Amino acid sequence: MGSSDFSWKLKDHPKLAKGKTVAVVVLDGWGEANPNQYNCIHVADTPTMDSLKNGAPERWRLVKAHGTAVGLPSDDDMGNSEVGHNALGAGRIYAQGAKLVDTALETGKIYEGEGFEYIKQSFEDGTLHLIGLLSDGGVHSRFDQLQLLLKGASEHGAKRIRVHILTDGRDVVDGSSVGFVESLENDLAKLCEKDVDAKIASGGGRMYVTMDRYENDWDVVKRGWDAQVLGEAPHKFKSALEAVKKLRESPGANDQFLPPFVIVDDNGKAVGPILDGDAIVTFNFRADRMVMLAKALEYDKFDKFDRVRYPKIRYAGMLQYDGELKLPSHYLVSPPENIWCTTVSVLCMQAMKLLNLVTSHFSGMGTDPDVSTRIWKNILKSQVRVNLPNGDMVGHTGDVQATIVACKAADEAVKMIFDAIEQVGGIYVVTADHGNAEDMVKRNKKGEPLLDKDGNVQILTSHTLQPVPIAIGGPGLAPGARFRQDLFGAGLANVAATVMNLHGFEALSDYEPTLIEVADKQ
Ligand SMILES: O=C(O)[C@H](O)COP(=O)(O)O
Ligand SMILES: [Mn+2]
Ligand SMILES: [Mn+2]
Repeated sequence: MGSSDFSWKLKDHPKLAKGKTVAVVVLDGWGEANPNQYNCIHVADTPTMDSLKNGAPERWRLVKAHGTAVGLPSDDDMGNSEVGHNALGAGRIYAQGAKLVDTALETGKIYEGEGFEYIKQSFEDGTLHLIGLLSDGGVHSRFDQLQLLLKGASEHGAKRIRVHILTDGRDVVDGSSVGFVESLENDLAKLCEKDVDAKIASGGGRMYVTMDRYENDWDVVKRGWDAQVLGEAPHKFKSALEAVKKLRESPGANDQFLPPFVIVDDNGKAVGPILDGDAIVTFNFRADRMVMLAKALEYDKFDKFDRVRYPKIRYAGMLQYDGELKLPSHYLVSPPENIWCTTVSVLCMQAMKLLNLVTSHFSGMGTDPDVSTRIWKNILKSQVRVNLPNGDMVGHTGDVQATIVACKAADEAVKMIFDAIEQVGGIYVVTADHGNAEDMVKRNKKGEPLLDKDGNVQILTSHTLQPVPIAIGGPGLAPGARFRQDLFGAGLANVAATVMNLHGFEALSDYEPTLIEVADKQ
């Protein structure tokens, strides 16, 4: 790729016709798992998706949506929207943020790069602030990476460190914040023994403090700013452990939505506001929920909320969160290789009209419009890609009943799209980006539900390790088109070549192999 003989013109597929409308439908958080009461997809009334599974076995299969199949460090890593859509759109498996950071920490390269050199200039006279998600979910951040960064930064000269924590409960079980804070406080105490002044300075739940996305609600970022930068919050505690334990006692409280708090000294003074001359690292590797804070920290001109005080700081992201905006301009870990020739860009070059209703991850972190009901009106375009978020968004609340309702709604939406495809003689590809709603309970190694200390099952708000279904069909699909039998380990990255074939093109040669073949005789 990239050589001068590269051509954007795709070869015609020998057997599949061009010019059909192809709808790529991504059911968010829709995995395949054993049927039981915690499988909301199984419990919900989902006739459309059921008919695909039961109706045409040669046009329905499972694909991997987690772990190394989507560029994550190990097969113990659950899938997520970023990595799932990235594989779906890129057609190849790229090392994702979690892996890039692991490698940079293992090799020590993280301390040799421009980003670290930049923040290091503040170590002599200023404080190093680390802001991010306290979690081992591996979706936005990982606790072991924070631990290594704390150790490494102190060994490389940081003398005063303040950590601003965001509690999770979305990618990990609710209540796990307490254990993470305990471990972090132990680590910081060990650093203090080595004459590094290291403390937790502020905190709050990720969905209420800092980690908003898509500029949905700037108040979320402002609450974080007030606590982290100004050292002001409605709740003040002497220790973060006390903060998290106390705040969790309020009725309905959970890790995702803990209110903002600051840690104060014996005189009631915040222990770690962000001041002129300080350095900041946002240690999340995933971009979407860090971009807004990055803007607030980096932009001189900023009108989204009143920052009150805008300190002169040196700021680096763990990665660069927005390649187009070059935001932030300093970062600790080099970005992934340029993801080019994604399905979006390549199909556009074949002069096709595409309507994107999915995420920016699909096109290698470019920008796509939001999901909306424009699907129906636009189905006459050559390709429609839509992400149906229901199962995932509601699955993250941990509310089993509500998730069942959400799965039913997603199934109805699929039916609507199928009806439209039927009218235009098109083709559909239905798949999912990762699991979630199909298993809402935490399990032991034997697969049995785990109970908490009160004997209740531990609800799982996170994604899963489960494979996801993929189905093809529609009146425009060539009669002999079916899934190949030889690709047992196939994953989401194989979908891209499949989609190109369904548009009547051969996929690019470096794409993961297509899932389909066309039988001559039926
Ligand atoms: O950011 C979130 O909402 C979760 O941590 C991950 O969910 P997503 O990968 O589906 O966005
Ligand atoms: Mn998703
Ligand atoms: Mn999700």
